[in-house]
Amino acid sequence: MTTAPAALIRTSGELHALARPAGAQRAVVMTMGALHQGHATLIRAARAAAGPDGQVVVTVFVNPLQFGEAADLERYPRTLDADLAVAEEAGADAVFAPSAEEVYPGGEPQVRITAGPMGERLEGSSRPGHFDGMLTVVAKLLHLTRPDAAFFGQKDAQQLALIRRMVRDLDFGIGIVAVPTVRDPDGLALSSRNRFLSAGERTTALALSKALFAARDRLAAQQALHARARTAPQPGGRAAALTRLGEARAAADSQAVALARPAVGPAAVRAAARAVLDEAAQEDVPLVLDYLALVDPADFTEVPDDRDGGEAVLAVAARVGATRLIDNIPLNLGALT
Ligand SMILES: Nc1ncnc2c1ncn2[C@@H]1O[C@H](COP(=O)(O)OP(=O)(O)OP(=O)(O)O)[C@@H](O)[C@H]1O
Ligand SMILES: CC(C)(CO)[C@@H](O)C(=O)[O-]
Ligand code: BAL
Repeated sequence: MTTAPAALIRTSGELHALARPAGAQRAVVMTMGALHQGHATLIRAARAAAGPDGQVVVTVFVNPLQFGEAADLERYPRTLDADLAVAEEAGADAVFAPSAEEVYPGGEPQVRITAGPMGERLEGSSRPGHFDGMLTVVAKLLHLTRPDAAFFGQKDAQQLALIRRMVRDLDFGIGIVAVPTVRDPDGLALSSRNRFLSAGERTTALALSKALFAARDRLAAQQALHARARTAPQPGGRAAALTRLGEARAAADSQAVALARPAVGPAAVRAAARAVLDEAAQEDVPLVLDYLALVDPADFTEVPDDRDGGEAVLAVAARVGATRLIDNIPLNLGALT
């Protein structure tokens, strides 16, 4: 595919001067660089939405405000030349890659966006202050790039949910578009941090996606069983009476019933994922679990065990060697009653 060269923009002045053809939609994809095919998929989605007459701007900025450990910030990969090529190939018109001084001219900003309670859960609990720093730079980059729509990956599900909340709560008037997680053929979610994994660490890291898929498959199997039970012919007469009698006896010892019953619904989903992660924790190159949580995508609170419907996100974070990885899968808990 032949593509026009993308303009490299380093300052907010140059960005404001970027001509926007009358009536053209501008779509933005924000990144921290080290672009891979996950980012390219976001850029292609932005290109498709903006149309051939629209404008696609990719931002590349490693935002110091959202890093806790200095070592994580220092070793974050910086590959601007390669990033330009990936962005251009995927259909970007311009790449805005400012310096930290350009984004924060007076040093770290005093006034910041606060993520609130949703920002303190899961990733927020493991990386205190991360989401305040992330939302602050996203707000700044939205003001600087002035898009009609901005595209974010489902891989960072909690980030995406918080950006949606910020845009809604603070009336940014910008469309937020989610793009499904792009994976390697063996299931590993693409991530800039994957490049730090040795071959052995990468094998162990596969447990993240395997755990999510195991949970999804367990849920699907339960849903299929429930669907079959609903369509099976109802027993009549004497058989029904015997069934009712049997049920009454079983209910009399509710504790025994509860203990004997295999986990269903949310508990089974968590258990299926946990079994895979527990096994990976025993490997020679072990996985060290940070969290596994089945949450409500609206606020990232834990889904109660008796929930039998609605949308959920199963999210996992773990360290393999010195690299911390996250992954998640959206699930629909419906059809379990
Ligand atoms: N595998 C992926 N599939 C879809 N979107 C992705 C994927 N990886 C990253 N993104 C999205 O790209 C945007 C920029 O992410 P970012 O630059 O942090 O990349 P990253 O690969 O997530 O890096 P890391 O997790 O190592 O910081 C975010 O909206 C993110 O959700
Ligand atoms: C949204 C973002 C570009 C803000 O720095 C970053 O958190 C990311 O790359 O996901
Ligand atoms: N991909 C989310 C950005 C971060 O890890 O800081």
